Amino acid sequence: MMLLTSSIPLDLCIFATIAIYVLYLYSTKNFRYFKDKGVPYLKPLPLIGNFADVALFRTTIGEWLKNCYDQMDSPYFGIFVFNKPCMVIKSPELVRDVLIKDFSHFYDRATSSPSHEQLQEGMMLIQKGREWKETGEKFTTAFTSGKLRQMFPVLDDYGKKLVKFIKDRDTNKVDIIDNSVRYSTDTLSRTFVGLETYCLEEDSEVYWKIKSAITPTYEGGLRGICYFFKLEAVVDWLQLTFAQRAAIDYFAEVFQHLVKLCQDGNGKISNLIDIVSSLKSSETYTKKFAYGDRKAVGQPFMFFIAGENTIITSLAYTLYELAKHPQVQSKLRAEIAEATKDDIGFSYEKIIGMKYMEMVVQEIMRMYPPLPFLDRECTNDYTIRGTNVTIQKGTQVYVPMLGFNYDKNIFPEPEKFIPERFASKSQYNQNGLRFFPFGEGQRICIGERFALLDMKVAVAHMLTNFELEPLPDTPKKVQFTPLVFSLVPKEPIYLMCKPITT
Ligand code: HEM
Repeated sequence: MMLLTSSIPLDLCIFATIAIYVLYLYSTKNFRYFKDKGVPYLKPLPLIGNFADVALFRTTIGEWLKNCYDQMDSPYFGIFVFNKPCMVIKSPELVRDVLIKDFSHFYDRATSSPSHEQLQEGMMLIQKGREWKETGEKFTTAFTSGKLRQMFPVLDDYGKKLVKFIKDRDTNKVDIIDNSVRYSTDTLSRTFVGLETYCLEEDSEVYWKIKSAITPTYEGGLRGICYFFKLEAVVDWLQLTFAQRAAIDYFAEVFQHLVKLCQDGNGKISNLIDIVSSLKSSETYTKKFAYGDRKAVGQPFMFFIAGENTIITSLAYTLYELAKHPQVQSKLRAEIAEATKDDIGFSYEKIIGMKYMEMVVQEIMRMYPPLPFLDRECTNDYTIRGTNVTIQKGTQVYVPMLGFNYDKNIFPEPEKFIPERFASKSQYNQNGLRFFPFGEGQRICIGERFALLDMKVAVAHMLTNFELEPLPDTPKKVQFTPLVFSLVPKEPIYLMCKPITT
């Protein structure tokens, strides 16, 4: 059947040309957005905008935003995620305004918040507006100094178990990521949900669940991209969940069971489960936000998954850099030995009081920030201070943390591991924000102090018991997998852990 001309191939050519042209128009329809506003921007390509490297899994989100940061010289600039205009901020003053001073314009994350999985509707990371605020208020009580002090003996115990686990195996070649998985799973589960997961004893069921949940996959990579860049059509169409579906189902069941035990009068179970249980009994809270059983355990799941991904890599990179820098390692070991010379082991105060340890950990947070970018959504039109540029309500705003962390004007010789640069951390955040590995303002990471404590306990035990050394196949520089939104190594990292005999 001929439609336009007497030739079928010619008709097909015409339709194909029209289709391509319509697609071209659609994909470029917003490309004048920043030009019209007088905002500098990165030149986009039809169909993909500036997003090719991320969408094609050529680089991680953090490294891509760092590249954008490096290319642009202005305090803020525009980028296109496909055809969607988004803002990136580069000036430390503007970062402070967005995260802290003018928070009332940016209280939501840009992250997608679909309603096809009840459990994740309960997660603070994704929640918006008042609901986020209420959840935060309830759960911050889980992280007070008093609670951390109470948790300390448990963490200390797992520090010893980590050492034993390594000593009982081949210390000549230790998979440092795997051991961090075991340590962080055991510590997080015990302290937050009251569950013993035995990962530092055997390849337990939970160990395999977590291993599978954090193994980089294309599906996982797609989830990260779609959630953090709010590609809601894809999230809804593929019914994508924020974390691996199997992990959500497994832990939802376990946590719901724990809440039930608690409600059935079995007394206190743990920090978080007790909170969930009390919330579920509180009429006002439940009615207002309709917390069903599954949504109620969203927050414990969130803590678990947020803690896992971040602590595993931070701990592993700390041990890796210490192995590569024997002088730093010796200096830190000396500080640890000094703190324990009274022969009564570690305590919360001793760990918190280790100044060089703090510098080492902060330098790791600079080099390997587990969440290497921040995302916000503009919740009310916002005019950038001292300009007539308005960020419109609904615009996604990104803070390229990795760009700041590797900016040689802020951190000279940024590729080098130099803990001493954190002798005074506050210098970086004068007149603006330049270093904020846990975010800043009201949406700052709720688990910061726990995460630092957890990591430091493990490092203290590791250095007391082992000399860490790189192996011939230990990477000189870690490459990150683009299949995960945080900075996860592409390859396993092995170290030699030589037992120290006293
Ligand atoms: C080294 C470890 C960690 C790092 C570097 C880290 C970093 C971050 C960052 C950058 C954010 C976003 C903050 C913002 O947007 O301003 C965040 C949010 C969050 N983190 Fe962490 N995190 C770590 C560990 C943990 C742990 C152990 C937990 C819980 C046990 C946790 C729970 C959360 C939660 C619930 C949020 C969302 C807060 C909100 O939306 O109000 N994180 N984290």
